[in-house]
Amino acid sequence: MHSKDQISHEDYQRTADWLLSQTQHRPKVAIICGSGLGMLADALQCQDSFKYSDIPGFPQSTVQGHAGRLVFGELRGKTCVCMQGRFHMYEGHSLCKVTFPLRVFKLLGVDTLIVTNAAGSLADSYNCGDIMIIRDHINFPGFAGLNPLIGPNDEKFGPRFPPMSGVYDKDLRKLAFDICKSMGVSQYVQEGVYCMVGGPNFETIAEARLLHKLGVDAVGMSTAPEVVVASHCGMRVFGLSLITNKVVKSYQDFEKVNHEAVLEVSKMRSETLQKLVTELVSRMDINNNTA
Ligand SMILES: O=P(O)(O)O[C@H]1O[C@H](CO)[C@@H](O)[C@H]1O
Ligand code: HPA
Repeated sequence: MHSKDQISHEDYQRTADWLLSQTQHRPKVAIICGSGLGMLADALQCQDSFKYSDIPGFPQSTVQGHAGRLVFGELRGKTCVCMQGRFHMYEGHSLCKVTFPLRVFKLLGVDTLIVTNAAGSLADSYNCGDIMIIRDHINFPGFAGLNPLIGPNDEKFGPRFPPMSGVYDKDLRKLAFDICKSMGVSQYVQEGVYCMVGGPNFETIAEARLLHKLGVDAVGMSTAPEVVVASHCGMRVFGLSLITNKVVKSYQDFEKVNHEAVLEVSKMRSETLQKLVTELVSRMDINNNTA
């Protein structure tokens, strides 16, 4: 890692202080909207929103379907901050930049992260439009030394060697399942393992087969770095993947995935996801995690 990529505690603090001076909201929950899922922010009441380009120190979103706005507001009386647009490694951002907002959120007082993404399915039983509650992840770029925690450790955020077992909170996963049941949508709700790959190209058939053999249920190009950094600084994490396509695993299958199709499917499930996230925030205990 080059020194220009290092972000100091003061840099995170400067951005947090700027945001605290611009809004009265004091969020406990952060929501990251995946590709095409920016409408999750629309449910927030009493909104204050900021373009990423106006926030000191914030990176810029360059991907279609990621608006590039930070929205503060209330969901059933609970204060949230919502990223309408995330940053990806394939955009050319360093992983410190990709995960910059998470440490800023920590300094704002956030203790729970809800992360969402669009993903392709490897699991044979999954269908397009399914919602996968993330049980665990595989950080593939991390195996190759691409990890946002690489570099000097800032003990003020967390330990040098953080554990990652059980990173996706069990109670929140159970709560989400119960909510899905009461919403009558459990027939298309799954629980599984998400794998991050670097992108930006979608998988070859051989890569898809490899991921399938490794026990991956859904694959995407985000989420793992954000979750690693959130967990490192003591946040509770809940994650959802919307299955926007089935990854091609057969040489007889001539279908080709594209980003526009991913955004289309995201639109199709927007109402259900918005309801699920709203219910989850409204029913979660936000004071039980003070780490
Ligand atoms: O992970 P999110 O941001 O939801 O987006 C997913 O969708 C895009 C590909 O269509 C990639 O960016 C992939 O990571
Ligand atoms: O099939 C996929 N592969 C990787 N990332 C993705 N994001 C949405 N679908 C996919």
